[in-house]
Amino acid sequence: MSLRWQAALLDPLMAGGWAVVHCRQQFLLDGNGALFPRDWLKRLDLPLLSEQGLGHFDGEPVFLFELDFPADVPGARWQGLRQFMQEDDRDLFRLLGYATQIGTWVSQHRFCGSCGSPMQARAGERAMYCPACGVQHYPRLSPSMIVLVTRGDELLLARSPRFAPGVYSTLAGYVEPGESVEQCVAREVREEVGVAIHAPQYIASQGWPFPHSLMLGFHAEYAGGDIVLQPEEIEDARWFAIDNLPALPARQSIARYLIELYLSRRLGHPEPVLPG
Ligand SMILES: NC(=O)C1=CN([C@@H]2O[C@H](COP(=O)(O)OP(=O)(O)OC[C@H]3O[C@@H](n4cnc5c(N)ncnc54)[C@H](O)[C@@H]3O)[C@@H](O)[C@H]2O)C=CC1
Ligand SMILES: [Mg+2]
Ligand SMILES: [Zn+2]
Repeated sequence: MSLRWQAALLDPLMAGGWAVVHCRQQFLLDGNGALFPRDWLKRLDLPLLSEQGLGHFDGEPVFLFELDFPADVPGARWQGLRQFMQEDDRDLFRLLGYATQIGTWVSQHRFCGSCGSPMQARAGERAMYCPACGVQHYPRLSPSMIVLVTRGDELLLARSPRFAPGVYSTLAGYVEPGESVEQCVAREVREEVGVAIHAPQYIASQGWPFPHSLMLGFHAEYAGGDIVLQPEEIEDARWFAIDNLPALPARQSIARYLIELYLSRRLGHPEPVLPG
């Protein structure tokens, strides 16, 4: 993993440094990029909900300004996190992915869910704390499985109504309380497309900030059953021949990686690299 971006706890009382400005999965951007001189931002009258120290980018301290609403700043515009993902700078995307998760978590934990008192950021760790009743919350992470199901030279790919036209992907879903990831894989495949699989094999993982998933990637061999779609989530699912694949998900996704890894092993090509 590259060292340009490193998360760290920084004290907001320190002066100087850089800052990113976030609101609802969007970041402020100008001709110099998404990092702004922090002291300059402080002189603007921004609707600040919280300021958080994030870590270091190219060795420089970086802070987060989490806003209540996407305010207008002259000479700057707002850009969504997905757009940053599609651009070339992986380290900047990792910084912004972290920032969006911390900012969303902080803004959604301003009040204690147990007693309703205002929460405080805790010194020395990334946690929100209720001084009245002692409840403590850490950044939200949702374990999710993602699986490529195959049958020899055929790949089972599906599309959700949310996807871009023509794009098909691997199956994914959130882990439920009390189940193992392997049980989740079998359940989601059964629920979404109605087929049974053999024991899934773990491949790799990816942090996915849309909005706070930890993707655990698997491969599974088909074991039986015909495709039956889960109508609320799956618009279409099919077996695609290895040499006749549809449009695939973004290069930066583990979905794409799982597909390309299978193709490379099947066809004897060099293996792809999982984007960090
Ligand atoms: N990096 C990648 O390659 C990919 C990542 N993903 C991510 O995987 C995750 C799960 O995929 P989906 O098919 O959307 O999940 P899913 O199949 O479990 O269904 C989504 C539904 O689950 C419910 N839900 C939302 N948040 C939840 C949570 N934290 N725990 C339990 N249930 C929840 C909602 O009703 C939502 O409509 C999403 O974050 C998605 O962005 C999905 C495909 C590719
Ligand atoms: Mg799903
Ligand atoms: Zn409380």
